[in-house]
Parts: sequence; structure tokens; C-alpha cells
Amino acid sequence: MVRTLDDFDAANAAVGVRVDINSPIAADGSLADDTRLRAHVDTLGELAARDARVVVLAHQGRPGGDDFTTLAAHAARLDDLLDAPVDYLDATFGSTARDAVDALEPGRVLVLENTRFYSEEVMSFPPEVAAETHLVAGLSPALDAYVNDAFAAAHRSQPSLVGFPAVVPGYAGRVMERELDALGDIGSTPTPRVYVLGGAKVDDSIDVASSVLDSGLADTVLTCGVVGNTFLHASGVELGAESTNVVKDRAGEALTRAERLLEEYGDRIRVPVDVAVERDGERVEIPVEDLPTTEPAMDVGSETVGVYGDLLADTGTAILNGPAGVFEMDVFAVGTRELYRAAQAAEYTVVGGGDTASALRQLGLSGFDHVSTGGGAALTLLTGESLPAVEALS
Ligand SMILES: Nc1ncnc2c1ncn2[C@@H]1O[C@H](COP(=O)(O)OP(=O)(O)OP(=O)(O)O)[C@@H](O)[C@H]1O
Ligand SMILES: O=C(O)[C@H](O)COP(=O)(O)O
Repeated sequence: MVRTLDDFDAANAAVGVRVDINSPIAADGSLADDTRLRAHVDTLGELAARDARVVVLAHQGRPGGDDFTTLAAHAARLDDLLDAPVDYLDATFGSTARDAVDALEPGRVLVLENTRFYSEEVMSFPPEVAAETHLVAGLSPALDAYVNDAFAAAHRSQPSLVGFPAVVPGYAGRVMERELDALGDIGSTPTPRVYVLGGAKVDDSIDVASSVLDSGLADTVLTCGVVGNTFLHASGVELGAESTNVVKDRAGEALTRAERLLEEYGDRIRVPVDVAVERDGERVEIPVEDLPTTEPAMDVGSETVGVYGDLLADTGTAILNGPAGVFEMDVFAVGTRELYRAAQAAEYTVVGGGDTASALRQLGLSGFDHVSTGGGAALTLLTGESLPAVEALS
């Protein structure tokens, strides 16, 4: 059982709040999107309003990446978004950080530096070992409690996610609570249950398909995006050189697993019946039986949307991850828009994935029962597995 903010005596408490504000960064170093910061306003605002001394812990990017930056811009944006005053400190642990936390007044927020500036934070540890890392041991003496609101990173077993609750009382924040309520018990949602798997992380999607078909969580898996092209290729359809190269590049070793899945669960896995390509600047739809084609398949066609839409209309729960096509281009956003719209006919609809959430915003689609802030974390729960950071709070 995970404790929530309802169980927490916040007044005057120095509370470390792990959030996931990992965001796209523009070329000039500014934040390109603040969706994830907005998601945590409830938790941070509530704690500040309840007179906690709020210490924010978060990562941004991965070492070596262009988006591996300080959290200074994030702190400035949180200062705009929250009623409480927000400061930033360029340290995460050690005496500088502890002194700043000790001096923090009730109702104020302090954003500490990117946790991944420290090598321990890109490693995985069991909670009791994570508690002994420099990061956790060097900050926890200044904290009275820990709140984990970083659902989107909860599939990681990194020190700032699993170490603190081993040494100070731990609670789930409001984002974490909402996500666990919506996704934590996927096995009890209405049946039949259909997973719609699209996007370009083919390897991950094949793992998900395999797990939910094996466990019986999924009655049917509908494929689209590069995932759909991969299953088409695996079923023996010749797509054409361009699409085949993308499939081989994105699927790699997973292609053999796709073939095995089709052999084992062929009747429960659906592949597109037509694809869309660009020809002379126009969208052209090609039935699968007329393939191969020289142009890359960048979207599913309207016949596929029709077939999938009919299936989704009779569905208890639709779980969608990944766009159906290259939604960033108007001409190939059609499949994603129409398919996600069709999925709303299901009794209960859950959408997961960072890119998927931004596709929905861009396409003006709303009305789903739950849109998760997490990609990998949401998929972990949606395959019925547990999350290390949640286990650490229990
Ligand atoms: N047919 C296609 N050909 C090439 N790219 C495609 C195709 N269909 C979808 N994509 C690309 O897939 C990308 C999104 O896939 P991804 O798997 O990252 O989504 P996501 O699961 O929502 O994200 P995340 O797991 O990161 O939260 C988009 O950039 C889109 O252009
Ligand atoms: O963006 C995410 O999915 C989370 O912030 C986790 O980031 P990671 O995949 O770099 O651990």
C-alpha cells in the first residue's frame, strides 16, 4: 500500500519531491515544451500551500545528449507556473545543498541540480544500496520526508527514485497517484481488451505485444506506424526498399520475434491492409496486395482505419501507444487522427507515450479516459509488471 499526500503532515517539513520534468530543449537551451512541468503543479503547489519546505529533485536528458542541461530554466518556468516562490541551486547533495535546505522557509520551493550530473544516478541499484549512494546519503539528513511524483521515470531503479524512501518516510504525489489509479490495475478493466501499438520503438512494442498476448491481457493487438510495417514485413509482405530499410533499422533483432509472434498468435495480431505514401506532393493510399512501392510507407490508409475502427467500436478497453504514422507531417497525420478518434468508441480508453501525448495535443484530440505522462513507465504497468520506484514506496 502506497501512502499519499493525504497521509502526510506537511507543515514545516523539508520534503524532497522527485518529479519528472525531463523536457525537450530548444537549440538556445530554453525549454521547448513545459507539459511535464505543468503536470507537477498540483503536487508542488499543494505542498507549498500546506507550508512544506519543498525541495525538487529531477533529471534532464542523459549524459552526452544535447538535452543534458542544468535545471535553471526549469526552475524559472516553475516559478511562473506556481503561486509559491521558486529558487534554483546548482548543487544536488553535500553541505551546500543541505545548508540551502536547512535555510528554506515554509511555503518556498527549491529546485536542486540535475540528478544525472552525478554518475550514480545513471546506474540501477536495489533501494537499500541506492540509499548509500553519495546523492542520497549526502542529501537525506536534511530531509524529513520524500514524495515521488515522477511516474514517467518510475520504471528506473536509480538512486533519486528508489533510495530516499529507504531512509525517510515516502509518499506518492498527486501525478503518481492518478497514474497508478488509472493504469495500476489494467487487468480489471472492461474486456475485450485491445492494444493498439504504433510509433517507432519497434523493439519495445514487440516486447509489449509478446507480454500482453502471452498473459492474456490483450485479446487483440492492432499494429500501425513502423510497428505495423514491421509486422507486415514479418508476415511476408514486400513493402519496398525504403520501408524495408526503416523496418530493419528500427526492429533489428526484434524482427525474428515478430515472426514468431505471428506464428503463435496470428489470429490475434492485426496488420494494416493499406498504407499511405507521398507521390508528387499528394497522399496516395496503396492496398497491401499492390505493394511493393518505391516510396516509404509513412501512415496507415483509410481501409485500415475502417477495419481497426470497427474492432475498436466493440471493445471494452482500448490501450493505445505510439502514432499510426509520421504525424509531424499534415499529410500523414490522418491515420493517427482517425484511429485515435475511432478508439474513443471503446468503453474505456488509455493512451500512453510521450510522443503520443504531444501528437494528441498537436491534433487537438481529447476525451480519453486517461492520457499518461509516461512512455516506458506506462507500458511497464500496461503489461502488468510493477514499477521499482513504486515498490520502493510500498
Ligand atoms: N510509418 C512510419 N515511418 C516512419 N516513422 C514513423 C512512422 N509512423 C510513426 N513514425 C514516427 O514514430 C515516432 C513516435 O514513435 P515513439 O515510439 O517514440 O512514440 P511514443 O511511444 O509515443 O513515445 P515514447 O515511448 O518516447 O513516450 C514519431 O516521430 C513518428 O514520426
Ligand atoms: O522521458 C522519459 O521517458 C523519462 O524521463 C525517463 O527518461 P530515461 O528514459 O532517460 O530514463
